[in-house]
Amino acid sequence: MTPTNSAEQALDEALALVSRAPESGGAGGRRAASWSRARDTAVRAGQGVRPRTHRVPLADALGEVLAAPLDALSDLPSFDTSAMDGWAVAGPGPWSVRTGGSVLAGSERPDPLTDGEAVRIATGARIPADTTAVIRTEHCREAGSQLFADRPVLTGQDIRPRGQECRSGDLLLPTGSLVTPAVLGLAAAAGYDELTTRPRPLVEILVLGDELLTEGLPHEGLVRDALSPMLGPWIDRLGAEVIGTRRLGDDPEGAAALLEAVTTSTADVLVTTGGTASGPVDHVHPVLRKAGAELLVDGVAVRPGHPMLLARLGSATPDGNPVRHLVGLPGNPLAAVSGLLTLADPLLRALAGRRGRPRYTAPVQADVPGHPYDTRLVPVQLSDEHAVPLRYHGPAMLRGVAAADALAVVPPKGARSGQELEILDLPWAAGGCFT
Ligand SMILES: Nc1nc2c(c(=O)[nH]1)N[C@H]1C(S)=C(S)[C@@H](COP(=O)(O)OP(=O)(O)OC[C@H]3O[C@@H](n4cnc5c(N)ncnc54)[C@H](O)[C@@H]3O)O[C@H]1N2
Ligand code: MOO
Repeated sequence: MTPTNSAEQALDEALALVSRAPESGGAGGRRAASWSRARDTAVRAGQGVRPRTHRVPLADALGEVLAAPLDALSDLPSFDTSAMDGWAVAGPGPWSVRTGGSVLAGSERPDPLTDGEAVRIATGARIPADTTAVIRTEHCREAGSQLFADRPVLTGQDIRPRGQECRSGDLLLPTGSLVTPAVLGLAAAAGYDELTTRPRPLVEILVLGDELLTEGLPHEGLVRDALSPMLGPWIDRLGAEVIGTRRLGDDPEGAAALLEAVTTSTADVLVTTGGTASGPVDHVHPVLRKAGAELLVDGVAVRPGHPMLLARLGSATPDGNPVRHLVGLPGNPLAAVSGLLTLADPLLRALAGRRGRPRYTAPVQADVPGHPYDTRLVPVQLSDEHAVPLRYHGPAMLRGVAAADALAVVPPKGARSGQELEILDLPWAAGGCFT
């Protein structure tokens, strides 16, 4: 088959089941939520969980969200500071040069200047009392024991006064701010050794399927497990902490292990892959029913990925069990990616206390066929001007998304060339990589 033909066949597959009317629902005839409603539901589910907080060393807070305001612990700068290498001077020039060394950054409190005196000073050094200005080295000259300025000297020039950036107790950043590398720097500058933050949500990944190989070439109806290597690092980039990845068979033991995980896992979120449809060994639904889980989303009107689901496990009241969730990703690899972006990303962001991603659009470079009723998520590369749709976007394919920067959200019935489409950045393409 030529590449074009195979890409076309993948498109047919992506648009499969088009004869199904929207009201008949998602996989197995269940009622599918619209794509945007599914995402909103995931956000609300995360926001409904009582937040936890912890106190961690600065380095461990990166990518978490502040659970307490970042108040200045001291004035910044905490002393009047020279902004330049040069001379601290008192009064009008010329000045007589103080002998016996320079005032350096970190050195002891220098003696006050007397009127008409100058002392050599380094950037970041403490300003001697009674200094009226700092003159940059390149703006003055020394002649004998005298210092002459080459240009007018303004009172206070090149002195950073104590408290210029903040006073002790000032609010530097409010609760809810994301701890970025810049925030770590600010917190350190302001005297913090630890921060109070919301911990990353804990995620356990359960990969379902008897047909999955962990090494070597696919053979005899078996395929390589493409999801275990992908999901852990991906979910990590979404700001969560993966506490484990397990493979479970499609047999009764696998179903029992899934039920045990659903009822006892210490993770905030269980992410399963496969077994979401209505095949003979698709046991995610039966297990959730048995565990008394509440299905918040059961099928989404999105291609690929429509059998994805979101369930609430346990309840915060009255028995005090923490609320946990399960995101069921379909087994087809690109369908699983669709589920990650549609349900797992918004849920995990909300659980971590993070704001939703800023939404933006880009014009698409070519016509993109649509599904009659459902949203499509299509891998795209972003150029300066366009979102360029990529081939190999069939539900079972990762070739397109592996070359992509983002997924474009294609509305039902498709998009015309030049039409603005919402863009979902892949986590490594634009920002967020440090989380
Ligand atoms: N009667 C119906 N059949 C199917 C429907 C439907 O609505 N009615 N939906 C189709 C769609 S769309 C998808 S997507 C899949 C979802 O299936 P499951 O979530 O139950 O997943 P599996 O059946 O276990 O696997 C599907 C497919 O993906 C491969 N797979 C599974 N896990 C992995 C992995 N870790 N790495 C690589 N590939 C994996 C698996 O071998 C299958 O080929 O259902 C359709 N059927
Ligand atoms: O086709 Mo299925 O939409 O989820 O891969």
